Amino acid sequence: MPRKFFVGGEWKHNESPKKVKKIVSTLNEAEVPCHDVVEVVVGPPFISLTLVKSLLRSDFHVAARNCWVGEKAPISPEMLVKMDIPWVILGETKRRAVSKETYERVGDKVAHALSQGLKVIACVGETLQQRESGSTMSVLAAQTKAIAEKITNWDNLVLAYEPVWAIGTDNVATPAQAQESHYEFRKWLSENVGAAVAASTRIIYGGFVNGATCHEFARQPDVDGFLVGEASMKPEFIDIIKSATVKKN
Ligand SMILES: O=C(CO)COP(=O)(O)O
Repeated sequence: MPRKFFVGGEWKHNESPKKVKKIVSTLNEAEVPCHDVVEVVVGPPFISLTLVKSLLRSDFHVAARNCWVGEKAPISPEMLVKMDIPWVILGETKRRAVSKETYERVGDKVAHALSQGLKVIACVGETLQQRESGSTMSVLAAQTKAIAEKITNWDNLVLAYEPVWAIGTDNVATPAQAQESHYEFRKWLSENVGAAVAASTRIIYGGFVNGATCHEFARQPDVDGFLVGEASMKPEFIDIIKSATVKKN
């Protein structure tokens, strides 16, 4: 089965309710390819999660941006499920860096969230230092192995490759660099998890994609969509969603 294009928006910072409503109304009014062509998920900060959920069009979905392991956790998957929040983003670069989340901790969270019925966007990616020392693939492998060891069903998991060095910086990766990493990553999945999982799991790209660059990235055969930061709060997010049609052409 072909991998459906996936566009995630990770709203970087909290906005006033007025601004949130404006972003949502831009999304709600947009004409975008149908749900069979592209799946759209937006991840506002927690404080706006219920507001966005209540206003957002029904063909787009919302994601929480983190949850913990265990029913008694401050924000548990169980709680998100009760709130009818279908997705969670885990392993965000900032959480790995600032909150010192280990690979194992992210793996535990992913496994627990999936077991409770959430769909998960799991972020992986290397720092500039790791890239320059030639360890990109070994970092992606270690981060993904910590997840793979704890799950058996990959249906509800999307992998987001976020090269840390290309997030919110001027060090933009080229589409060819993104393709190379996605290709190697899929190959690793095939050899270490299984050919079927490698063929069906969406690997989306997150590294300063915007309305001007999205088409070229979308053309890359192993890029199955995007996890977008800053541009996801701007009207150009619509162009990024529409870049799904590149795959169809
Ligand atoms: O953080 C990102 C994806 O998760 C990307 O952020 P930017 O698109 O702002 O670089």
